Amino acid sequence: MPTETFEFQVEARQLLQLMIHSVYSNKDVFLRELVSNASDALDKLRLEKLRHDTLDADTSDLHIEIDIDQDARTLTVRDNGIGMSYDEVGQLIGTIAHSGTAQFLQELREAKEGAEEGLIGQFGVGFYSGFMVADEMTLLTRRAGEGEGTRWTSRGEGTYTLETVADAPQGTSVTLHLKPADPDNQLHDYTSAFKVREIIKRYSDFITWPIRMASEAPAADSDDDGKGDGTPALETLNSMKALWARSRDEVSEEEYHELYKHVGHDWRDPLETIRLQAEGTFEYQALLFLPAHAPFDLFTRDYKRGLQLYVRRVLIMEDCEALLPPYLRFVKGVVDAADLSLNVSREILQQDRHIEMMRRRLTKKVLSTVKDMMAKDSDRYATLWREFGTVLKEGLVTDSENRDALLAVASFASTHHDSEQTTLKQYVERMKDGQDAIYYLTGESRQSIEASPHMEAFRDRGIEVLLLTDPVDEVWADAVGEYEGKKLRSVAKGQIDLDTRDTDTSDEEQKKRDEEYAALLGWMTQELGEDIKEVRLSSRLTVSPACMVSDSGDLTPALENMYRAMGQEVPRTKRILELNPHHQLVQALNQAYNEREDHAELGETAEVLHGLAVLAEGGQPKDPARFVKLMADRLERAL
Ligand SMILES: Nc1ncnc2c1ncn2[C@@H]1O[C@H](COP(=O)(O)OP(=O)(O)OP(=O)(O)O)[C@@H](O)[C@H]1O
Repeated sequence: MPTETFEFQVEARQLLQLMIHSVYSNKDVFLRELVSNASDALDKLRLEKLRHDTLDADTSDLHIEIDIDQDARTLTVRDNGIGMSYDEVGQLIGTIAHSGTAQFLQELREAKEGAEEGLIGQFGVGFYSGFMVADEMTLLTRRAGEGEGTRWTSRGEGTYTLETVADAPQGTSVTLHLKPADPDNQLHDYTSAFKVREIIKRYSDFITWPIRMASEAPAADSDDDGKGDGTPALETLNSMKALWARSRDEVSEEEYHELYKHVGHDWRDPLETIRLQAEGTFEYQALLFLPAHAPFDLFTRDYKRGLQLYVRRVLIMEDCEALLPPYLRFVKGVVDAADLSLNVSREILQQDRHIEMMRRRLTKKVLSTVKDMMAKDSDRYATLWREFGTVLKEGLVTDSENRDALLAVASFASTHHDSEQTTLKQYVERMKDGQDAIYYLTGESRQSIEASPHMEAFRDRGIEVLLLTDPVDEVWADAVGEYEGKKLRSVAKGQIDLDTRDTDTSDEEQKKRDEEYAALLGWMTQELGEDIKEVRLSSRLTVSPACMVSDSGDLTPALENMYRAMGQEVPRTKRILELNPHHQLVQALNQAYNEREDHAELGETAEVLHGLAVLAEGGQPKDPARFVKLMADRLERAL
């Protein structure tokens, strides 16, 4: 096949431009990226060979090699791992597979001048980072088991070339033609063995495969004839020690962070490192990380969750989901078990008793770490909850065993404070005498919840309400039901009886009022019966004329929508319309109803009241055009 030239995909081109006009101040990290890819390729080959021992590949000496050539000004990172096929090179290297890239580029465009570097520093570009230091990159690769190889070259501008190569060695080698060194811009001389050694030690020491480089000293001659034979000796640059197997005081924080970046595919430091050593009949070591930022795809179906599973230092599974529950899917890390079979399958793991025990222990360990963080470092806890609170709350629904631990670390926005979150414990401590429930309201945003008519009586009486804005909130609040004997109650559901009120209405007066309104309410319930379950007087409104509430046992509209979105059939639930007897419009309607015989026009007013209640909670009247017409008619008459 002749050499073919291809254009980079638009996003890839934009990223390459960023690399060429390099925006990272620390350019050394390109080597970490290439070594990280090479190490993954070796892991993949070993796994594939474990599964299919017929695979025609040599796995006897898997390693990474770095070659530097000062005269040619090149640096090559070579591995004898899985390699790539012709098509894979086009797909993996010519395009950017990360679907987060578009989002990243968008953020970058919107960033203020000067803020770009910080942003870019948070985003990994893997292979492309080579263009920070090189004006040309060549990749030669052969997929294990295949006969022919592929050569890819590019100057990082608009295009790259691909060609088939007859005799490529197994694996991948990436050769960078280096730009001239420019130490003022942190562009070091990467043909210096000293520099390469330093970078590998710093960023890639824990890589479990040997990273070799030709040392300057000629090899001691193997045939011991005293004369060197010219082959340079290879020195191994990394210690290859698994960090999780080393004692804590031997490993620096920075080393842990580098491991996190490798396994977590993140360029930023983690928020927390968690170590666990389990001894006894089933021995294992775990090194887990809580990231500092939620990945953009955490809530998508494609999100790859799971920990790396090792058996005595050998990686046997990349994303082992069975080790943590889905609501801890953001946790990254490594688990190394002593007694598992090397070719254990996912299906078997799901049912394995030991894995089950590990999952329970790891889950508890993560939750207790969050609890500690909450007690000792509120800023870091706040970051964790901001990034992952929504996911953790899923656990309140799905993990009854750890529900109390999750409730203890959960925090919520509340009317108590404009910006600080509150825990349920703090809420309960502030409850008023006689208040027997924890009140909450769900909605799209804090602002829309606070403006909701349902909040009026609570605001008036100074009763705190939790302001919940995640879709999962309704579900967990419903599932959990109570906290320390206090019921969790939505202020938009059921009858609200604020016992603590210093009410100015005596029972006597209330009874009288109920009687006065009985006829109107009965008529309106019939009039709006198609859409409404009941019309009744409200004790939650002080300002608005009307609001919609759900009956205590019924689904709320948000939950109904959620079930529908999940493809479940749910019947439409009718809701209750509550009227504010202190509002002039309601009072006038009652009077008119009792005085007039002809109720046709009153029917329209009832409809308008219903529409207003729906609008007030951010909904849409059933027939918006008709609603507008009715409103316009009435306004016109009022002029
Ligand atoms: N040395 C290699 N051997 C085999 N495949 C490789 C090698 N280097 C890169 N690839 C393939 O190309 C893909 C893209 O690599 P790139 O470094 O751009 O991103 P990544 O490694 O997937 O992501 P990240 O940088 O977030 O880890 C890899 O996922 C891998 O499939």
